[in-house]
Amino acid sequence: MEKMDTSFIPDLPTGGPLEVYRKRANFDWKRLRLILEKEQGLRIKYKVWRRLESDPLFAHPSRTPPMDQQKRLAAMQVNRMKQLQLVPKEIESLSFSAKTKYLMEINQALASYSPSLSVKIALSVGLFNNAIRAMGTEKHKKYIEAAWNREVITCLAVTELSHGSNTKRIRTTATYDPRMQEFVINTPDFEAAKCWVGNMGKTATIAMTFANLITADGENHGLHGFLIPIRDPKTLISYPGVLVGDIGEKSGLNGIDNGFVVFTNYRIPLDNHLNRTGNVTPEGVYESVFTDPSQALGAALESFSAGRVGIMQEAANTLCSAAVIAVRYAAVRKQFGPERQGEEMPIIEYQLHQYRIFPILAAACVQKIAVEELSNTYLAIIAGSQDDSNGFDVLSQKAAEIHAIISASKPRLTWSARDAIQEARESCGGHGYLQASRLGQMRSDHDPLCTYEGDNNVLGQQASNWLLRQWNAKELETPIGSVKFLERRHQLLQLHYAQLVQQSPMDTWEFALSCYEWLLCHLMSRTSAHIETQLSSGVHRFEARNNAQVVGARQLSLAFAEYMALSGFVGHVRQLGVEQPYAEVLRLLYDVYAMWLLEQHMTMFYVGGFAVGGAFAGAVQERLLQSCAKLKDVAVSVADAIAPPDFALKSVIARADGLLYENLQNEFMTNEGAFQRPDWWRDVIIPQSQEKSKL
Ligand SMILES: Cc1cc2nc3c(=O)[nH]c(=O)nc-3n(C[C@H](O)[C@H](O)[C@H](O)COP(=O)(O)OP(=O)(O)OC[C@H]3O[C@@H](n4cnc5c(N)ncnc54)[C@H](O)[C@@H]3O)c2cc1C
Repeated sequence: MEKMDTSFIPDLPTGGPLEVYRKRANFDWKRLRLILEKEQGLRIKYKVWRRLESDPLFAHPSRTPPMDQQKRLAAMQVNRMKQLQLVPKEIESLSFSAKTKYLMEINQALASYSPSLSVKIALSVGLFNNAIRAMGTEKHKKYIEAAWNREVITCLAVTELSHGSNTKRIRTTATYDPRMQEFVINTPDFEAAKCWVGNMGKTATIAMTFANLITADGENHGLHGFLIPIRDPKTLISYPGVLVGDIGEKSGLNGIDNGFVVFTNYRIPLDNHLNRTGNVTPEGVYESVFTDPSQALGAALESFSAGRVGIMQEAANTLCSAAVIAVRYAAVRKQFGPERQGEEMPIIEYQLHQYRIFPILAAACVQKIAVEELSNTYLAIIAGSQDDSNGFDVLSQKAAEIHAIISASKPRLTWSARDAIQEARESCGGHGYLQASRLGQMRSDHDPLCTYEGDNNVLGQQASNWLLRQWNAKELETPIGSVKFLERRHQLLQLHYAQLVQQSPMDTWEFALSCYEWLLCHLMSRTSAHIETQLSSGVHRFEARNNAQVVGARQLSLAFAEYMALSGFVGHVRQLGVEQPYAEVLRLLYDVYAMWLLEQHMTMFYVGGFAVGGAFAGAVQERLLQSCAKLKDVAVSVADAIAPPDFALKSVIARADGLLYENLQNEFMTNEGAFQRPDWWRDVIIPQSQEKSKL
C-alpha cells in the first residue's frame, strides 16, 4: 500500500466515552479514511469546511429561521462563495474531467453542511454550465462566465404544472419571427406554467427554458433550450410579459426559492436559442443534426446526467452522516443489562441494533467507493464525447450504458439514504427526533432527491428497458462491461446455491456477485417472458411493459444498481492491495452490505429456484449476523473514517467527543427561550376562584 499523508486530517478529541470502542480498532481511522476517499478530494473538502467554519455568515442559526430568511441567507452564502476562493484559478487549465471532479468535491462538502446551499450553487453554476456546454454554441459561452461572476442568476426550467416526468409533453412555445429575428415565448395556459424551478421564485434573472421550437410555417421542431431573461439583474424586477413568482413553503430545502413562470408574447433574440443540435437561420429555416426531434431532446436532457451523478455523491454522503450519527450514539447510549442493578450495556452491543444500523454503515462505505468509480467512468465518457469533433456521440453505446447505470443507481442510492435516515432517527430514540440531532432536517432535505432530476420510479424503468434490450439483443452492447456476465446467461440460469457454495464459498468476493448474476438473469428472463406473453395475446407494448414493472422490472433495475456498486467496490479494493487490518475491515463491510442486500431479495432466490430448503437463507443470515458482531468493535473507527467534521455534521447527539449527555444538557440549557415564561402565558391560565387560586 502506498505511503499516505494523513497530516491534513484533523485529530479527534481524546478521552471521551467513544474512546472505549476507538481503542478496540486495530487500524488507523485516518488511513482508512484515505482508502475510502481519494486524498486530493478530501483535501478539497477540508478546505471548504475550514473556510465555512471561519466565516460568520455560515454559522449555524440556533433556531430554524423563517422561510424568507432561509432564502436570503442561502442567496447571500452563494454570493460569498467567490470571496471564499474555493475554486482556484488554476483549475481553468485542468482537463474537463479533473475540473468537474474538483467542483464535485466542493459540492459534496457544501452539501454536507447545507443542502440548500449546494443545490443553489448547482443550479447557478454547475447544472447551468453543463446545459450550456451540451446545448449551446460559442456565442453562449459568455453566459458561463456571467454565471460564475454572479452577473446573472440562473435557473433551469423544464417542469410544467401538468408535466414533469413526461418531458415530451411540455407545451411552452418559442415561435420564430423572421421579421424581427426573435423568438416569441408563450405559455398556452396555466397548466403549462413552468414550475418547481429552483432559484426562480425570487432571485433568478435568466431561465434556461425548454420550449417547443416553432418556425414561421407553423412546424413544431420539438423541445429546445432557450436563454430567457426574466428579471432585471440590477433590480430583480421581472420584465413585462413575464409573470414570475414563488411556489411557497416546501417540506424542506426552504433556502431555495422554487418558482413558477408564465410567458405572454415575450420576445427574446434569435441568439438566445441554444443551437448546438438544431439551428434556425435568420431567415427562419430550421436545420438539425438529428433526423428525429426526440433525439435532440434526448441529447439535451443527457446533460442532466451530471446532476444525477452529483445527487448520488450527495446521497452517499448523506448515508455516511446518518451512519455516523447512529453509530456514535449507539456506542455511548446505554440501556438495560444482564443484572437488574448492574452495569447497563451500550445499545451497539445488541444484535438487533447491529442488524439495524451496521448495514447503513456498510452501505455508506461501499457506496462511497462505488459512486467515486461510477463518477470517473461517467466523466471519462463525457470527456470523450466532447473531444469528438462531430459533437454528439452522447447517444452512442457507451452513453446508453452509462445512462442505464445512472438511471438504476440514482434511485437505489437516494432510496437507501432515505431509509437510512429514518432507521437512524429511530435508532437514536427520542433524542434522534430533536431538531439538533440533524436527522429530521436531513430527512426533509434529502427527500426530494428521490424525485428531482428524474423521479426514481420513472428512471428505474429506463434502466430496466436497457437491460431487457440487452437480454433480447443478438449481440450485447456493453462497452463498459456492466452486463458482460450475460455471455454466461445459460450457465447462470442453471446455477444453484448448493453448487455455487462449492465453487465460490461465502468468504470469496465472488459469492455475492455470482448470486447477483443469477438474480439479474432470472429477473430479465422473468420480465421479458411476461412481456412476450402479453404481446402475443395482443396487448399493446406500452401496456405490456407497464404490467411487467411489479413482476420483475422494478426489482431488476434496483438489483442491477446493487450489483454495480458491489462489483465496483470489489474492483477498487482488489486494485488497492491494502494491508491486513484494512483488508479485513473492507471485507467485513462488504459482507455486511452484500448479505443484507441478498436478504432483501430472498423471496426471488426461492421463487426462481436458485435456493431450496433453508440452507441459503440460513447461511446468508448467519454470515450477516456474524459479520455485524465482528464489525461492532471497529464500527466507531469506521464511522470516524467517513464522518464530516462536527461543524458540518451539526448533530448534538453525535459529536466526535462522544459527550452525549453534556452536549444535550448544553443544548437544553442554552436553547433560546428555554426558561422564559411565554408571552402567551395569560392565554393558558383559566381564571380560578380566590380560594382555589391559593393552590
Ligand atoms: C425540491 C424540488 C426542486 C425541483 N427543481 C426543479 C428545477 O429546478 N427545474 C425543473 O424544471 N424542475 C424541478 N423540479 C421538478 C422535478 O424535476 C419533477 O418534480 C420531477 O421531474 C417529477 O415530475 P412530477 O413532479 O411531475 O411527477 P410525475 O411525473 O407526475 O410523477 C408522479 C408519480 O407518478 C409516477 N409515475 C409517473 N409516470 C409513471 C409511469 N410511467 N409508470 C409508473 N409510475 C409513474 C412517478 O413515479 C411519481 O411517483 C423540482 C422538484 C422538487 C421537488
